[in-house]
Amino acid sequence: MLFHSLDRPARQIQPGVAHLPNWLNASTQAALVTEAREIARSVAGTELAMKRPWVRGGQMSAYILSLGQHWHGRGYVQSLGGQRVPPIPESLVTLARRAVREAAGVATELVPWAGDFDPDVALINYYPPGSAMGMHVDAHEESSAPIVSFSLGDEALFRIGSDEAPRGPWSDLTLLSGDVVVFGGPARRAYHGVVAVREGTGPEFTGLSEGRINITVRQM
Ligand SMILES: O=C(O)CCC(=O)C(=O)O
Ligand SMILES: [Fe+2]
Repeated sequence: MLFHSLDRPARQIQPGVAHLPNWLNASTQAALVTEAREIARSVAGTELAMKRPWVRGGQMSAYILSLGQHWHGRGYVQSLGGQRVPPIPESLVTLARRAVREAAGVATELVPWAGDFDPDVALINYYPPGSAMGMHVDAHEESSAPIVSFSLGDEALFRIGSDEAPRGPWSDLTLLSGDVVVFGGPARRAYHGVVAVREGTGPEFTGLSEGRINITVRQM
């Protein structure tokens, strides 16, 4: 909440990375939280239930729910246990396309996708208090289209670098509820992660009582 009152202009963080602060209005944020909760409930108790995946022998601290295709830590599958993965809501696709267009206005490397973003997958991450996400590359998509990332709830310290240097140098930015990050072009395979989530910093209007939700929209 601390930063809401400060001026945070939309800007290019590094080539191919755009930060659009406060891009989702309060009612859209609340609607996304409700939608995420409803989809999570619809697959609860099945193989597609929101869970903490295992990656290279370690269990992630964030929970993941897949839409469109299911991400299982080593790649994607269309269905699991004979059950179809829930589709991406059309409203989310529309939001993501708009975000890419606006991101291209501040990071010109994204211009090739400004009118040409056709997502197949959305991953909903839930970060309980105290969780994080280690540095990684989003590498299981064949397409070079950008990733669109929506933040809801508690503030996060997001870190992004280059595709060559898993140990930095980094750009660090605080992501608040309603912020969008789009990364693509020269940054599409950049290492990135969530260093920390700041407990109790999310606005009440999202309806999320604790933690953080991040939704990444992806083209395969
Ligand atoms: O939570 C975030 O801001 C980033 C999430 C992420 O990197 C991912 O889902 O691959
Ligand atoms: Fe990622």
